[in-house]
Order: sequence, then structure tokens, then C-alpha cells
Amino acid sequence: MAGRRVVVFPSAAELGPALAHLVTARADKAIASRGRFTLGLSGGSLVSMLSKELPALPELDCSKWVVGFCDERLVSFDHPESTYGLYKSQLFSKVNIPDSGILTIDSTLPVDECAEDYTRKLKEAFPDDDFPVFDLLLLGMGPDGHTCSLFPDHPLLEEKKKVVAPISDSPKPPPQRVTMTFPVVNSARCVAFVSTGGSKAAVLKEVLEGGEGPVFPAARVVPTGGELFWLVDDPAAASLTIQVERPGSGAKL
Ligand SMILES: O=C1O[C@H](COP(=O)(O)O)[C@@H](O)[C@H](O)[C@H]1O
Repeated sequence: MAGRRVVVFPSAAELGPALAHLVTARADKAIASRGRFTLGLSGGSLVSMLSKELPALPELDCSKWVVGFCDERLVSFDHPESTYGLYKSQLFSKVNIPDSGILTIDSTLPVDECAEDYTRKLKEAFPDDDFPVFDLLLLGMGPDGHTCSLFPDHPLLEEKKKVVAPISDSPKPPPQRVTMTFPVVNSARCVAFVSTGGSKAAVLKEVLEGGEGPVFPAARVVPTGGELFWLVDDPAAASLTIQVERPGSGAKL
């Protein structure tokens, strides 16, 4: 697929610093042209990778960052499944993102109202955009091919109008969540998937190389005018036959 870059690292440990470099490179570019950097975070395995790599960067300045969540689980912030709660304790406590620049859900609301409230917050942060245009969205992919909280065969895959949608029947617990929709994801200036581990190998092959079966949610991520990266490790890439980049071959993100 034109414009898509699949970059394979020997291990997650080697992928992490490259991810941090991608984040800061896109931050510098965004701040230079628009005065701020808008970043969408996913949960799952990304939390620990980013929380290890970003605070370790010398002279990281996040004072002009605005951070949202690609999806969020509807649990209290002190619950172990809260994506915000995990980032708060592992990352936000160590870097200087202003509190006003962290766009969180209101986890006390019923799920439909929570999605509406979060939509309002995103629209306020992106007043000029029909759908918020993030500088960078960091996405994960589950072994079932889901991304954000957009799961295979779910009606939300067809959502065209909402910025944020509620979901009450997530097949992966917890069941109640809110998620950015595809129109938002595909409006981003840059989207980077991070996928590591052998449990992702089969679905990664389907998503990147296509197959006979249904199109997985992660394969529907095709930014309209933006960049698309897949940053993966060798175990996740084990079944791929397409041409990929390797950092040793000079991959520059
Ligand atoms: O439930 C979720 O899972 C996906 C994938 O997580 P991973 O641990 O397999 O990388 C994650 O991207 C999403 O934000 C989260 O809510």
C-alpha cells in the first residue's frame, strides 16, 4: 500500500527508542508549524513502552503537548484497567504535560453521556476541525485485529458521524468503553501502530498482506492525507512476506 511504512525491529526493547524518536520528531514539527503538538494515546502494551522511553529522553519538553485518548475504558481512574490512570502514574507524573492539556473522559458518567462529554472536550480542543486532526495517533492492535475499541464485526466499524462512540459490549473486558471512530483516526496527520510479540503474528499478516477473510478493524486504518507506520518486532513480523524496512537498513522515522 502506497505511503505505508512497515518497520521491523529485532525486539520490543529496540523498537521503544525508535518510537520515542518518532513522537519527538512529530512533536517538534507540529510545534514549529502550529504551536502545539496533539497526541492520541492508546492503552494496553503501549503504556509501559512510552512510560519507559519518553521520560528517559534528555531535555524532553512537553509543555506544548495536548494529549487525548484513542479509546478509554469506563472504570474509575484508580482502577487497574483505566488507561488514563496507568499513564498518570507511569508517565504523566514524570513529564511536563500541562494538566489542562490532558483530555480525559468523565468516568462517573453513563457510557453514552461519557462519549458525548468526551466529544465535547475534543471539539473544544479542535475548534476548526469537523473531525479532530491529531498530529500523531499511537495505536495498538489486539490479537483479534481490533484497534482503539473498534472490534471485529461490531456496528461501530461503520460509524461515520460521531467523533467518539460509546461501546457497552466490548468483547475484551471491561465491556464499557468509549472510542475514537474511524473518521477521526483516518483524519490524523500521522498514525503509528505498535505491535509486538508472537501472539500478533497471524493477524498482522492478515492485516498487512490481506487474505480471504473479513477485513480486520486495524486494516481499516488508512489516514486520508497522513502518514501510516507499523512499528513491529521480529516475533510479530514472523509470518510477513511483504517487503519491510529494518532500522539497520537506515529506516528513519
Ligand atoms: O483494549 C485495548 O487493547 C488494544 C491493544 O492492546 P495491546 O496490549 O494488545 O497492545 C489497545 O490499543 C487499546 O487502547 C486498549 O483499550
